[in-house]
Amino acid sequence: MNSIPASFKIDAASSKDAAPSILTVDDVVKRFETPDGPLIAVDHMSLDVREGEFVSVIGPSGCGKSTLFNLIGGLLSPSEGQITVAGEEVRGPHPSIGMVFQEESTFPWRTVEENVAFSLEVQGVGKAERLERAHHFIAMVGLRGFEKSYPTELSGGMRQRVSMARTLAFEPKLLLMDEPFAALDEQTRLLLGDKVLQIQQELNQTVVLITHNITEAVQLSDRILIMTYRPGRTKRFVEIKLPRPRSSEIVGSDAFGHYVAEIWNDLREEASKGMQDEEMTVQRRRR
Ligand SMILES: Nc1ncnc2c1ncn2[C@@H]1O[C@H](COP(=O)(O)OP(=O)(O)OP(=O)(O)O)[C@@H](O)[C@H]1O
Repeated sequence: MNSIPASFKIDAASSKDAAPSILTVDDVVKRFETPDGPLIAVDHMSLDVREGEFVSVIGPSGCGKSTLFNLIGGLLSPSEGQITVAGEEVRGPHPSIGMVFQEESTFPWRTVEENVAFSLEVQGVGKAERLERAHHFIAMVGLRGFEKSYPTELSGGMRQRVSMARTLAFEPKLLLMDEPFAALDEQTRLLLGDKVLQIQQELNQTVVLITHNITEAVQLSDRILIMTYRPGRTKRFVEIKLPRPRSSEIVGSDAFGHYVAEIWNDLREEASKGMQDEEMTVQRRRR
């Protein structure tokens, strides 16, 4: 493995310690009623994210990551506890929160610029201004030249960048992403990670990323919240003290490898519980 390139100098993680808090998840519980009785998907979780911070939430399949994403985004209400964004309690979809989903969410009948301008159109921004802003964010995600293309003419990675530009265009205080690159191959994912890093730095964007990809989490984050397997609780936080600005070059460094190993150690334990649980469920169904 290579050591961290000398050009990476700034340790940005510590400079964010003094920034004000944008997102507070305070002792949140989410229970679902199921035919087998109540199921606790999120169990007394708390999280405080500061302005400009990049926090990833990682955990095994079924641990409650998407539930937490939907709670923060206001698509679900907590059974207990409270979530505030920019000082306001989240009681439904909130203009301060921009969401990017795992599934592709571009409108196939609209061109790239019409897709990106959509949220601005909804906000009543005039045509000239919304096109100007759309072009700015299209360039930011690296899609200049594709303004008039339709989503079907683009690759999956390009379409996810269109979704990201559309979300960024209304300048959310918090960008919430649920496995946005899950369907892409590893190389594309790493290179798109570079794009996300650049954008985050340029906008000082606060980001919460839901993922089960350790490499992606370490590459991008200031802090990683590791969740336990069902019920979803905070297992621990890992601060990623890799210097910024970062790029995917850092993936080959020793320091990066140490973080990946450390997080895998924690996750392996939780993922094993998940596998055992699934096996028992299959056996029960067979009987
Ligand atoms: N609407 C719902 N009703 C009942 N149970 C639900 C509901 N949504 C999620 N669950 C359950 O809550 C638990 C957590 O699910 P969730 O989708 O949040 O996990 P996840 O970590 O995002 O999983 P994955 O990584 O596989 O997407 C699971 O046991 C799931 O079956």
